[in-house]
Amino acid sequence: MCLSSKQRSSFPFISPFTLTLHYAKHSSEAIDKPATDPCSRLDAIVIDAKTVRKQTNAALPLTLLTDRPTAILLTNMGGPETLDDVHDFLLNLFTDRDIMKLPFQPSIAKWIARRRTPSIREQYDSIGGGSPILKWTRKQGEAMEKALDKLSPETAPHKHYIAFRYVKPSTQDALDAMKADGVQRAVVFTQYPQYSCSTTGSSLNELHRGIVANNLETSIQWSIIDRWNTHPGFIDAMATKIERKLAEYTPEQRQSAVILFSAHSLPMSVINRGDTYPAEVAASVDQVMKRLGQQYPYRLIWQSQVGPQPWLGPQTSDVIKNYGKAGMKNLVVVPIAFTSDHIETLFELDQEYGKEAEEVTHT
Ligand SMILES: C=CC1=C(C)c2cc3[nH]c(cc4nc(cc5[nH]c(cc1n2)c(C)c5CCC(=O)O)C(CCC(=O)O)=C4C)c(C)c3C=C
Ligand SMILES: [Fe+2]
Repeated sequence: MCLSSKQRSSFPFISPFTLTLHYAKHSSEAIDKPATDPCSRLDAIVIDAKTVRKQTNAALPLTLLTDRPTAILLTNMGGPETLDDVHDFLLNLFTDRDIMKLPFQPSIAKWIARRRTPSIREQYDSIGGGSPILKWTRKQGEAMEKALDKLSPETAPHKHYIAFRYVKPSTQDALDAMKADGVQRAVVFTQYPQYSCSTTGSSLNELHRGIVANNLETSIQWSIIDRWNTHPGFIDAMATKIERKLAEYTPEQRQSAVILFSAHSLPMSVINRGDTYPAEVAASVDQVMKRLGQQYPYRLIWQSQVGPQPWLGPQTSDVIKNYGKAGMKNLVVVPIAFTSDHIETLFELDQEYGKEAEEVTHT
């Protein structure tokens, strides 16, 4: 079974704790291979914390009323913590057939990872010697535990676990920790606000394999937050950050400000399969602009292309340069598809495009 968006909205209060997951594969071939299931994804019910609390009172079996934690399983791609982790991170990424399909993938992935490692090591070196994504995810997880314990004492204690796709802690590490804690209910919470088969899809496929391999289909009751691109909390957080930045401008600067929402791009081959990510990012942008009162001109632009294939544009780098050449200097660049800092913000946006912007405004 796979819920369409219409069905989803008619079942907003399905109890996360009475949910049965159907392990349809989370396919990255959604549109061009409809087969029996046009959506062909692991079932996902979007829930929020209030729903968890409301449903818990009504539906929680007595056996669950123990001090065993409610698991909040945070999924993301992860990043290399040290420079020595860069090669294996890249190898795991290029080997993953949910993010890209290559001929003779195991061999080609090894070759690309080896060739790419030196330049990417330099980039991680320049942002402090590794990705801070684990540090931020831990902080976010701890803050979530506190907030949920207060918001929903019935399901406390809440404990976060981290499942990264390409580095440790892996999905298996998270499942081992959950088993050791005797977890009976888990909320899987993707750290990508917008859904893509290449990101959240890949993490959920890995989780599905882990659940089956560890025989956890029924001993843990699972629910999934697989996207939250228009959640009011997310939209408000983004809008508030933009407002704070604009408050640093003079009234004249604000008059000519342009907001550039920059999201990680996708290869056109993924877009042409019908991936929902571009539309979900656009929906986030639309909501943020509404929340800002539609006061500023804005563009949705795309960063972080890799390799020679065509990717969705316009590219962030080109747009910044073109605005700079046209004398527009009050550009507010907003990373709209990330929830913490890492190489794509600290190196690509801050250093690479920052330098390009300096150069173009001084020529
Ligand atoms: C919304 C987030 C992301 C999407 C969509 C995404 C798609 C995607 N990425 C690659 C290839 C690479 N991504 C790399 C790093 C990287 N990507 C994201 C997020 C998304 N990727 C993040 C947060 C990071 C940084 C991780 C960190 O530092 O913590 C890299 C490694 C860096 C490099 O070599 O340039 C690659 C490669 C593809 C092919 C793709 C869609 C198909
Ligand atoms: Fe990426």
